[in-house]
Amino acid sequence: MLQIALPNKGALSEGAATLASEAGYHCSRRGRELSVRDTDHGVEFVFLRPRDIATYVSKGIIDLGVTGLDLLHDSGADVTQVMPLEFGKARFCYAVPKEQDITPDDFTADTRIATSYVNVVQRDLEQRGIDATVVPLDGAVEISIQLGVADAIADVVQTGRTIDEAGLKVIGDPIIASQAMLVAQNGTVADHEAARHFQERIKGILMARSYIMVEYDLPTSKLDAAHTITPGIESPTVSPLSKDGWVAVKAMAKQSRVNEIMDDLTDIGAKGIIITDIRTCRI
Ligand SMILES: Nc1ncnc2c1ncn2[C@@H]1O[C@H](COP(=O)(O)OP(=O)(O)OP(=O)(O)O)[C@@H](O)[C@H]1O
Ligand SMILES: O=P(O)(O)OC[C@H]1O[C@H](OP(=O)(O)OP(=O)(O)O)[C@H](O)[C@@H]1O
Ligand SMILES: [Mg+2]
Repeated sequence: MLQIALPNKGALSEGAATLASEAGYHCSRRGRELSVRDTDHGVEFVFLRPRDIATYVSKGIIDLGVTGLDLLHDSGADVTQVMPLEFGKARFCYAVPKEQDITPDDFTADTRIATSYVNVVQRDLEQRGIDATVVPLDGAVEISIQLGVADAIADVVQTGRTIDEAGLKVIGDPIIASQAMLVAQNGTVADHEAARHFQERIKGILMARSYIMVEYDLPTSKLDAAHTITPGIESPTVSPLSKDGWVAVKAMAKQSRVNEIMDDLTDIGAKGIIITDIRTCRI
């Protein structure tokens, strides 16, 4: 049976479970079960700390898993990054008290940097050629400067509210632009049919989330412009309408362009423009 690890709690757990269940898998926990079997698909979902998932996968104990890119880098585990999952997006950054006007390259051997991602920070400092001291902490890293154990921190920033409230500001470029990642033991996806199906279904859900379906009525004379505005995947579907000189057009389009497309279609005289979400798709 294929074993897939999902985060048992924290920032990535809900997004991972939603993705798997939208892909048709049974992975919902009624309570605090450590694993859930989906016998129809020959899959067992195992709920683990996201920080540990890459390690289990790299050792071949678990076949596939969902973790954060920053956690993966920190673990140093040797796994295949199957695909980014487009949720759990956050930046892993250095931060210092707001009044300090420095960059990470100004850190010195005397700078103490608190973090829960010791390996990522140590590697970054090595690359910068800085011999600063890393202070390992389990969480609540932002308060460590105020408590006197650190001069700077390196931590996950999403909205930026936590560092702002702690009187800190981000300095330098993000060390990692992180998001949830599907990881596999090297070779697993190619060798295992159930793993391939899981990957394809997840890809379908992600694709569907990034596309919409556009339908509208249009004077036939405007079809060339319609092709440019909504080219679809191969080409738009064009069907006759019972009203002479008019056609119905249907095409998939990028979700991110939805409002621009509506404006452009209105400008060329389209009527009855309808946008619908796509549940899943394969292109
Ligand atoms: N607002 C956020 N806060 C923390 N992590 C986030 C956030 N948004 C996305 N992430 C991502 O989620 C992962 C961290 O997950 P999680 O919160 O479970 O870890 P943790 O902070 O170590 O655990 P916990 O808070 O339960 O002790 C990282 O990959 C991180 O980039
Ligand atoms: O930029 P923001 O939207 O404010 O989010 C980032 C904060 O959220 C997380 O903390 P969490 O609640 O997981 O606590 P922890 O630090 O103890 O892990 C993370 O470690 C940051 O502190
Ligand atoms: Mg946390």
